[in-house]
Amino acid sequence: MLATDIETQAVLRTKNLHVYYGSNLAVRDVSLDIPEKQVVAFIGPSGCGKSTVLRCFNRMNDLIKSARIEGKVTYRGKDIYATGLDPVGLRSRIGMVFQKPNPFPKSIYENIAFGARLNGYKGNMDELVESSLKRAVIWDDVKDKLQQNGQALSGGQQQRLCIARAISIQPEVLLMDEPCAALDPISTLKIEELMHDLKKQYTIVIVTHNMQQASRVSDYTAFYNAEPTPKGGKVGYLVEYDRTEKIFQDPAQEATRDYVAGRFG
Ligand SMILES: Nc1ncnc2c1ncn2[C@@H]1O[C@H](COP(=O)(O)OP(=O)(O)OP(=O)(O)O)[C@@H](O)[C@H]1O
Repeated sequence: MLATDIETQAVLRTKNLHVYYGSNLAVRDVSLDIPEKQVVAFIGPSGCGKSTVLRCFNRMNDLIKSARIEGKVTYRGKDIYATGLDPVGLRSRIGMVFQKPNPFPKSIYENIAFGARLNGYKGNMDELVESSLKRAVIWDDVKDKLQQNGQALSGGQQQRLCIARAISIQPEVLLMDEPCAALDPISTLKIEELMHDLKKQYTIVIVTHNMQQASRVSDYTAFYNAEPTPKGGKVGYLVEYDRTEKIFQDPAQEATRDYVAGRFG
């Protein structure tokens, strides 16, 4: 389902997207629009293709040799799979945060500065480091130990450092693949609060298994499910996509109602 108000402000759009790993169709026929400066949550049972679709938005699936797509993915109206498009440039506009915090084995300062330098940043590096860490609400925790190794921070702090690193190169979109899965409840709440702030500036797509998190942080929710294939595999598909209140309080599909009520998955 595509609400018309979503279509008009779409930053990212998939049209009849199919994704294969080798000869296996993992997810079929996904058409959805990601609206600007909103948080969109992808929910659904394990293996229904949420991460697979997410990774298409910045061509992270290119790093998986067997992955291949059919259909279209556009960013600001441009086909991101067009020949000649530079995926590295694309990823500087559409950043990603992963399930397991993955700071570089470098100082906190260098975790920000390294990527910025690679991206050709020529401004004042101290200012960039400070402003990125402030925006990711971790400055107060680390301002006195910027030369300490980023991997020595707590899991929640590492994840905020990774968010700071992602936003330091000024992307427009942040893709988050279960960013709180490895975190304790307090760190999770901090990341959720941070997402509320970040959406003033960024468009966010988050994969989450946590229903409460989806209902707390997102404006729109896409519910995916999977069905068995004759060969004994599973193929994922988009069941329903709408405003989060609608998905959680009055979904159009029975399967959505059952899933958000915790009756399967
Ligand atoms: N690198 C890969 N190589 C081969 N198959 C893959 C690969 N990654 C995912 N798949 C398959 O694609 C399907 C969708 O997986 P995906 O990880 O996108 O689902 P998901 O909904 O994000 O699952 P989860 O909630 O468990 O993370 C699954 O059947 C999975 O086995």
